[in-house]
Amino acid sequence: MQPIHLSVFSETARLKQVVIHNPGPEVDLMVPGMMEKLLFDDILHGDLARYEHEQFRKVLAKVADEVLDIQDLFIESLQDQGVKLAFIEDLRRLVGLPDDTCNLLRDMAPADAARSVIGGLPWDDMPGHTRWEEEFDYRVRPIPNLLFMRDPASVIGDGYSVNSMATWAREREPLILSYVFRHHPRLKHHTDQDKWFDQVTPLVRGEIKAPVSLEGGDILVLSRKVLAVGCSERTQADAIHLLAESLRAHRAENEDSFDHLLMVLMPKKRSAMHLDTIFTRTSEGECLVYPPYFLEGSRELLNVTSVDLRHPELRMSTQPSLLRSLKAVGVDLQPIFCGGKDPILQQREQWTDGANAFCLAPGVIASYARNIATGEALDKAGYRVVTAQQVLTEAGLDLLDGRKYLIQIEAGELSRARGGPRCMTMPLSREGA
Ligand SMILES: NC(=O)NCCC[C@H](N)C(=O)O
Repeated sequence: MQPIHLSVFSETARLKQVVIHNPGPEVDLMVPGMMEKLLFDDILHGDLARYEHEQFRKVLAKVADEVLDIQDLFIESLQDQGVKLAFIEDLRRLVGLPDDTCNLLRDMAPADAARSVIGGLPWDDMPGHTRWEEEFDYRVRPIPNLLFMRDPASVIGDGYSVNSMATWAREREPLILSYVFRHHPRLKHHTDQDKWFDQVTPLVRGEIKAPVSLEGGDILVLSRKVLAVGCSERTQADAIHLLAESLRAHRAENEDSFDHLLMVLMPKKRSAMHLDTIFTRTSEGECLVYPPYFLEGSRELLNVTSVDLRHPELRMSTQPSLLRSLKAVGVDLQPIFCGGKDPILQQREQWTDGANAFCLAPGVIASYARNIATGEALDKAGYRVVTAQQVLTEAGLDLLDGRKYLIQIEAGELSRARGGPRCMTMPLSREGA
């Protein structure tokens, strides 16, 4: 197995390795009564969601060297019996599983154990799925949001962070990611030295009681030197300070590392749950934005705390706008408006992840087809608009021919889970370093 070297110094450089997760039984089990607690805005038609996701995977595979599923990486990590037992013990500590459930998991083959941890394990005597309605009474409860691979861990430069989630629904996901980064045969050469943030390990060891939350949708690597991190409904300022301190310490030993962390002070609300739901990079010179938060003169303009990582102590200053702060550190971006110029369409399309594009290569982005006005704005900005079907069937359509492309992904089902194309991906490596 070829080792994978973590390397994400850009939001746009051509993808080499990327991790996703095709939604499994965990989404089929959801009943309306548990939707809200599980952070979905509707119940999904599982097969349709899988079809849409598979189409997305195939589009990614047109450009990326490898598209990996976290479930496969997890199974491969659990092949070592010692690792499997340690994982089950840590899961028990994290969520308090009873002994007989731990014994069941211990006796399972790695693939079944991984499937049960992700897809859920019902009680033997459970009549259908009725108990979800009341208590969420599963032997091992499913984790349907793993589909949004962006959030539980992040590759930042040549290291990574095991994130810690703000909500009960997602608290188990980072433990899986922590095991994959530490034990997968292709990743385990990366040591704790390469880990910028991890609250899960100290939590299961009993070293901390209340982790601070940091979610990957809030972390954007905007250049070799500049990170933007949303201080949002999901990511706390204390967590960003820990991350900044860790990157500062690394920077002190390695001048090549990040110089600036721009903390974007976001409204604490679901429509803008992560920075990547209101701002994503689309090319070297452009970004997609939800205009009210980024245009100077707007009443809702977001402030930024700029953290300078180049000194023995963190230096901070507050500035009025992300686009202006970015320009000051050498990242000059032209905004393209999610929803175009109409304020109603801006709100509607931001809600359905119009601002959440994912870059496969510079100027080559995937976005949800339903966001028509956003598509028109990108068209005007010179993006050639193509459907996922076209990408998969038209011989001669070369996404890497140097033109800009907007690839429209069918997402009638996926968008009901309240996340977009960037949310569904965790790049491990992009071209260049
Ligand atoms: N980066 C993202 O914005 N991820 C989307 C996460 C959606 C998921 N249902 C959640 O609420 O956590």
